[in-house]
Amino acid sequence: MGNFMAESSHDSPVGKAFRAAIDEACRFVGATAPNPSVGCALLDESGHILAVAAHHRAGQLHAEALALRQCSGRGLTHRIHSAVVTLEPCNHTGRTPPCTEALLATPVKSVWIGCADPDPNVAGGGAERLKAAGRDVFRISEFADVVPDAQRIAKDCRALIAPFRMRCREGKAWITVKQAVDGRGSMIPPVGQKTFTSVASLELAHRLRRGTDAIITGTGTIRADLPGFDVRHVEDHPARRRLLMICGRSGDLPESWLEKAALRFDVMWCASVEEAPRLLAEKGALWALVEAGPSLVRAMDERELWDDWLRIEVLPEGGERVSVRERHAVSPLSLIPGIGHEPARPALSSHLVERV
Ligand SMILES: NC(=O)C1=CN([C@@H]2O[C@H](COP(=O)(O)OP(=O)(O)OC[C@H]3O[C@@H](n4cnc5c(N)ncnc54)[C@H](OP(=O)(O)O)[C@@H]3O)[C@@H](O)[C@H]2O)C=CC1
Ligand SMILES: Nc1c(N[C@@H]2O[C@H](COP(=O)(O)O)[C@@H](O)[C@H]2O)[nH]c(=O)[nH]c1=O
Repeated sequence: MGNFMAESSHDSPVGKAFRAAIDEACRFVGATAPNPSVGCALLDESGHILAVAAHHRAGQLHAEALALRQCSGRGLTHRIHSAVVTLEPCNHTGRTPPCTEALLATPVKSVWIGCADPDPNVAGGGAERLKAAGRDVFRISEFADVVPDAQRIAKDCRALIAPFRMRCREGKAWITVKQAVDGRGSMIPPVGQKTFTSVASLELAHRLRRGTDAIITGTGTIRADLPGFDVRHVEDHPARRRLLMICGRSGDLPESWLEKAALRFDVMWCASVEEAPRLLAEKGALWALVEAGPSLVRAMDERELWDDWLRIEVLPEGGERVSVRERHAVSPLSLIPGIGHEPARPALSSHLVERV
């Protein structure tokens, strides 16, 4: 293991490397579908980070391959001693060659894994392959005694792939409902407005748009708002084309709006919202954001068609409360700055953020 086991988590090279790999992977959440966001850091024998990289987009290099390329570009390959990866390295040839073999072509001695590949039939088996080739393989969750925030790290790594895991295992997209509510408990904006939440909350909403692969809305919202659904308050991934699922049966939406939407989105119709998670997964979406009015949101709640629910509530006394309901042990929402923890990662306490 080398001397990677420091006394405190902040001094632990493995802990630091995982943090760097997770932060890098977070930058690409919303850009990689149908692949998951993955980060990798390569370390030398003394635990010094040689390279940090993430998977940017499906069809491009995996995180390990990009980190290895950075190392070789700087003439550092011979110094690679350990690799830290948020997800078990793939062991199959897809659009890119197996990361296990790329790692095995270096002097790497140990590989630290944040979480197992949820798709054992396709890309899994990476840990076994590395072990069979004589490398040490460590799972960070098993090192809570030496890396004190190991459980937090493992949870973040699972959160990074939660939507990918759901698609692999259940054939469904991860569904996040975002609901803004005014001081009287209404979702309907004042006449002439589309939104009523603060700039900070709009930024949060747009970070969610950035991180997700699809928007689900209803015909009522389109008629009322002619929404743009684009990412404006924060910088979007370059050239990112998302899905826009319109739930409803009435096809009489303004033609000009539909034409404009089609420039930016792949538009899909859905007559029965129960089908939405499966239809979106079939189209390659991992994570979808619901931006719909009370009718569709209620229908989704009654059918339990959501995985987490973000409520932005304008308080009658002023200020806002942002709260999250979760159905699962981990949620990709915990990685979105302003909801979970910021990139600098102060201690994460609860999933309730109050901005009053
Ligand atoms: N505060 C907030 O967070 C938000 C507020 N809004 C506001 O909401 C208002 C619009 O509300 P609303 O009319 O309820 O709009 P919705 O977005 O909920 O759309 C309603 C339509 O959704 C379709 N629908 C409902 N249930 C299902 C189902 N089970 N399967 C498939 N389709 C279904 C129906 O379409 P059809 O009739 O065609 O069959 C229905 O008319 C606007 O004022 C808008 O500004 C909108 C988004 C977010
Ligand atoms: N009212 C409301 C939201 N409403 C959502 O935002 C859509 C408008 O998006 P755009 O046209 O891109 O600005 C609107 O149709 C609805 O889906 N969102 C929020 O963060 N806060 C709010 O108060």
